[in-house]
Amino acid sequence: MKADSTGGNMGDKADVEISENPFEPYIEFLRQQLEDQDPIFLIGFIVALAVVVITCVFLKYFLTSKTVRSAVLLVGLCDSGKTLLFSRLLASKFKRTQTSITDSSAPYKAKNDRGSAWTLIDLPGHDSLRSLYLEKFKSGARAIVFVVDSAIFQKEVRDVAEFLYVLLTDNVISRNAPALVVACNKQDITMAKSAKLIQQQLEKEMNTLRVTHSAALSSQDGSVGGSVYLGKKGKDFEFGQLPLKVEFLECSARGNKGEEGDADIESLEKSLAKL
Ligand SMILES: Nc1nc2c(ncn2[C@@H]2O[C@H](COP(=O)(O)OP(=O)(O)OP(=O)(O)O)[C@@H](O)[C@H]2O)c(=O)[nH]1
Repeated sequence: MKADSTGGNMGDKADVEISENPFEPYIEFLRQQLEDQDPIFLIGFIVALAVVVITCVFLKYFLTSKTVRSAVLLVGLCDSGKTLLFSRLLASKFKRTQTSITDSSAPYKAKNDRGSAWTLIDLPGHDSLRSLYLEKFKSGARAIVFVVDSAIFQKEVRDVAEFLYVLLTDNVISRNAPALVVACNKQDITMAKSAKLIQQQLEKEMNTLRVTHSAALSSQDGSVGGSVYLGKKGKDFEFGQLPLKVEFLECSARGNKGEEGDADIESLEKSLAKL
């Protein structure tokens, strides 16, 4: 009886030891194989080890390396002046433009000491093409230059706000947080609204849009869908609440001296130099 109980206790102990070191049988097997010096096993072992090490190195590299976004997108409603700004930024020259039906891109060297180089992309403003091109380029955007026709802003305020709302509530844009430059263009025209007024009116309009959009989405399926909530809940919308850097500036792609003269785009160039 006594011997049985002792044997039973020893068995329990051994079980505990095995469960404490679950790799013991494998280590023992490995040691045995190494002692036997089976060449096929050795080669297999070295190859497996190399695969594990290389996989770890690659995973670390891909998980830690940051994607460099280098596109500067020119977006905005039709006729706001994107194509003329594109050509002025690249070649300083005035160019007669037509409605764009596709994107144009070119390397752009920022005017800074670092000599930063971005890819400037002019996107078509027509509402039937807008989302298609935005979808194509948004993930690579380092900055978005949102061009506004300041001369007819009062008439277009609703459409401008609607387009900006779509941009700023986009999941990808909100996650990547590219810089947003609102270029209040056509300042050479007397009726042009100032950047400050445009900012204030857009904030007001987007506040209203936020209410209508949220109401429309919640009545559909009880949630606010895949898009991001604009600004801070319970507060009137202000651009300062956004997770991305926003700058409003005034410019004129045409310039005060008409087609022969220079553009007035220094503020935009300075802003692009800071990216
Ligand atoms: N007065 C004035 N006219 C401008 C200015 N910038 C652009 N324009 C004119 O506005 C018109 C539209 O300019 P675009 O550059 O073609 O406009 P866009 O935004 O590329 O238009 P889409 O291709 O339709 O999206 C052209 O006649 C330009 O010459 C500006 O600063 N002042």
